[in-house]
Amino acid sequence: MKSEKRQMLHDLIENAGGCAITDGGFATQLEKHGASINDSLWSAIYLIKDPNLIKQVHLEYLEAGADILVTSSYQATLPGFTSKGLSIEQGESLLQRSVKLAVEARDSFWDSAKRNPRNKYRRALVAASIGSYGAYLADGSEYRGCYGPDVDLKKLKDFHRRRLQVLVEAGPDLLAFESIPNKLEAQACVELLEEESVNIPSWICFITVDGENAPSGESFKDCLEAINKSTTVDAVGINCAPPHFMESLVCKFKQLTKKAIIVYPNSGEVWDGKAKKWLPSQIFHDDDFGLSATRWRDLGAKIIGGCCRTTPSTIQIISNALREKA
Ligand SMILES: C[S+](C)CC[C@H](N)C(=O)O
Ligand SMILES: N[C@@H](CCS)C(=O)O
Ligand SMILES: [Zn+2]
Repeated sequence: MKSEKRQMLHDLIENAGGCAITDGGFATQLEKHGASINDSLWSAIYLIKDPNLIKQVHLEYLEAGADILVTSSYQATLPGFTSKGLSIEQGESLLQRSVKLAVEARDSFWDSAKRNPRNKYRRALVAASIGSYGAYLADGSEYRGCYGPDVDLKKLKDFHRRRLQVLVEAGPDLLAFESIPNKLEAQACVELLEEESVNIPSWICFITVDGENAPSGESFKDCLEAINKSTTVDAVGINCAPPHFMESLVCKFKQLTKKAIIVYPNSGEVWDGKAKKWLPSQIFHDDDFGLSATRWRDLGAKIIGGCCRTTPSTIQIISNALREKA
């Protein structure tokens, strides 16, 4: 029998007509409010600096029509917090805070939305973001995927274990592994979910830079091997990669897996990890997302959204397009 939260994810997708909408550009919207995130913790520095702003950003994505809220924990890690002089306990409480802020935003938004019988919203789910080891390195490694010979399966599992435990204990509806750049880390995530007997749903999303393979150069066929064997992973796909790659990648993933497919690309801009800024490239503007989202859905994607450099306005356009062309 499906766990209660697995059933909730399943029902959400069904109620959304077969394709739910996730946000993913949390950091970008934070910056729209003037936040400065040029920091080793990146957007997660706001868990310390201004938790209220985090909640406000979550509310803005809900207002725009997000069915799933991705938390502010992408680059929130215990070693990251302790390197700033915080204790383990303080770090753990910041991780809990990331889930709490999203749950509070969801609950207050839903409490008022459901009072209006004509509201267009569905009760959103909270996905605890777990950024890759490359994200923690804070040098753009998630777009390269080469962690070097010292990083083996055990090291990756050790890196992810405690954060995952704390996030699960904080009570999110699902786990969102984001920006996974290679096969080894995908395997670490799968093994960890099993070792920790995680009973809430999860997705594992990869980055791609060339549109065909993981950043490490490994094929998605290889990267999906462990995921396909696992019963603890519910959806797989791509985040934070250029949107013009998504159409062929949804088709590719359809061939490679029976799991639900998720795509939430960035705007097409490219992250310069050294300069810590986005460089222009083949950019999708908000309006381009509407038609494309319906294509990705019609090709079989079950969760669609926008990652970095997309905003609530992108989510609003995706939401309108998926409703209009249901
Ligand atoms: C998704 S990327 C833009 C996040 C930031 C990156 N890990 C860095 O710190 O450079
Ligand atoms: N969802 C993350 C970005 C992943 S690349 C955030 O905006 O914090
Ligand atoms: Zn991103």
